[in-house]
Amino acid sequence: MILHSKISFQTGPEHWHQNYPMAKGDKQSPIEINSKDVRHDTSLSPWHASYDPGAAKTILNNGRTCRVVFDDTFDRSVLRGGPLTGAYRLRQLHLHWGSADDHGSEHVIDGVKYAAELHLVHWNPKHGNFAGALKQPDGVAVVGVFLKVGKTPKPEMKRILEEIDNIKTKGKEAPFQHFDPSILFPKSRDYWTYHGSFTTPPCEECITWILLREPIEVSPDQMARLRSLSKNGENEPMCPLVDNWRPLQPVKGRIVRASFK
Ligand SMILES: NS(=O)(=O)/N=C1/NCCS1
Ligand SMILES: [Zn+2]
Repeated sequence: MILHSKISFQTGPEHWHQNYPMAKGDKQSPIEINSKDVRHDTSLSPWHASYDPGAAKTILNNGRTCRVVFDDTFDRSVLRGGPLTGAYRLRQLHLHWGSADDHGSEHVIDGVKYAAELHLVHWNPKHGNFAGALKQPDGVAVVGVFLKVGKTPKPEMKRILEEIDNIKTKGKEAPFQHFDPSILFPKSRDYWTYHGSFTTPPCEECITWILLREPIEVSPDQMARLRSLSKNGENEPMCPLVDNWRPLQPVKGRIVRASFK
């Protein structure tokens, strides 16, 4: 009798906690934001990003997302204000997106899923380095920007999506310089903020999330480009890099504050 061993690759989000216990913590991300439970906090100040376009270095397909990496060896591109104390250094930005326009974002707003979600990841230099910051509750700040498909796409998204053709497969990296990501921000500075985690393993609970209320627009063609990335390397079968979002996590009594009424 031939035993057909069933190899189950337990890599889905529901299995992460087996190797990364933090994934079952009380402050996990993403979450759904329900406006009825949000508290308008008049003491929240505006947030400010002062980014040096020269800090942009490369763009990479790591098989899970498309990531732009910045020089964070000194306070060159920083985020201040809002719920934060001190200046947090911009380290990288990346995206999460769906296989269709009706889903793809990680956070959900009053039941609305956006086509994609842009994350700008910053860390607190008072903790020495990024690895040290991951161990601290005030170690990391991520600005989340929602992307919706529309007819008046932001020309600035073009720059990132034009590079996609050079990083089609996992492991591909290309120079990506002279880029100021603050051009991707919407007009309004309104945001929600709450304390949560990385949405990828080990899911450290070190993030102050700053989610912008106003989405930016991308074109259907731009979304199609994102979906044309492959999870696999160049000598492997093409496997569309889509649906790289983590399912919603329990709020567990956390308060989400809003900078607006
Ligand atoms: N999506 S996320 O920004 O919460 N996760 C990350 N993992 C490694 C750096 S950013
Ligand atoms: Zn992310």
